[in-house]
Amino acid sequence: MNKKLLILHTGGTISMSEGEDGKVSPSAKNPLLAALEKLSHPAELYQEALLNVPSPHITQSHWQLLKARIEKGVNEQGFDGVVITHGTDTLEETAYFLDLALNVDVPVVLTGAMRSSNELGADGLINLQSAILVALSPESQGKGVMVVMNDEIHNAKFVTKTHTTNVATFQTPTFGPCGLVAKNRVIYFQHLDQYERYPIAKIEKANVQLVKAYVGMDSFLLEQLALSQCDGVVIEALGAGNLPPTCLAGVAALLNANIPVVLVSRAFNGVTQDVYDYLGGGKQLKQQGVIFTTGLSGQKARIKLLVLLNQQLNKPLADYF
Ligand SMILES: NC(=O)C[C@H](N)C(=O)O
Repeated sequence: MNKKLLILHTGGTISMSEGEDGKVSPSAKNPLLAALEKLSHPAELYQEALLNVPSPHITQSHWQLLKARIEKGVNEQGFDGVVITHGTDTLEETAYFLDLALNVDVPVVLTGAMRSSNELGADGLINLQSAILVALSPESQGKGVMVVMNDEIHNAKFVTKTHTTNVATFQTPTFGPCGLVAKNRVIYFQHLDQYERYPIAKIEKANVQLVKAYVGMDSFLLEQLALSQCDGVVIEALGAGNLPPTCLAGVAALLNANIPVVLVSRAFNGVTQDVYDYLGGGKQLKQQGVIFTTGLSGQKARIKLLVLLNQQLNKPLADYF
């Protein structure tokens, strides 16, 4: 019996058109709705234009809407997999939130396009076809949420947009894609061994801020955040996890205000390590109580902190990173 796939459109360039004037804007009617019959696949497809927004407009409320619709589709309506079309600017964030928060056990795949539906070399339909094949593949079971773009399969946790316009924009730094779509074959090469899920009910603590470190950074911004009583702060630190001494008063102000400080590297390859023992070095930051992460980008660490702050933890926050 053919599998049933739920396809949820949210907008983005994949659903946009280029006008005579070269401007790309949302289409009144999503062109994907009519395009689906052009694709070849052994499945029953049910599609829904859940949203039609550029992905810079995506909010945490949209994430909750998507989560609820997917869980209803899978756990009540019996869909065997879900494909989501989404703008690429924030696609990696939606994918990771769903990876951490979804309560379903079927493949969920996000895809998008770097060229709009009527542009020369439009990549939307081939990406959608690949995403459908990945969602249908039995080997996609138990791999969490994935991103399929440009014939590559990436885990939601580490994939990131690396190029403003190129169709090969989505990459996984440090260890590459987990698989490929070769014409109509889905081939996996590696499996993420740290899959995690948190049954988040709703997002109440949402004030998690993200700050990037730079030469000579002072404590102003961090001290303002400490005064603001935000729920958490992620810092994109220098190198393996170090900060200028001039911002350490700000770090201390946050920690003294019991605001969790999570540290990633602004370098997009590799992992943070508390190895340097000098003023502002990672060794001293970790001793102060800064939480180090393993390979997450700033935007992904922010999402993980957000999810963790909105549930009952049974061990110290640092142990979850
Ligand atoms: N390629 C894209 O989809 C980019 C677009 N600005 C969006 O994220 O909605």
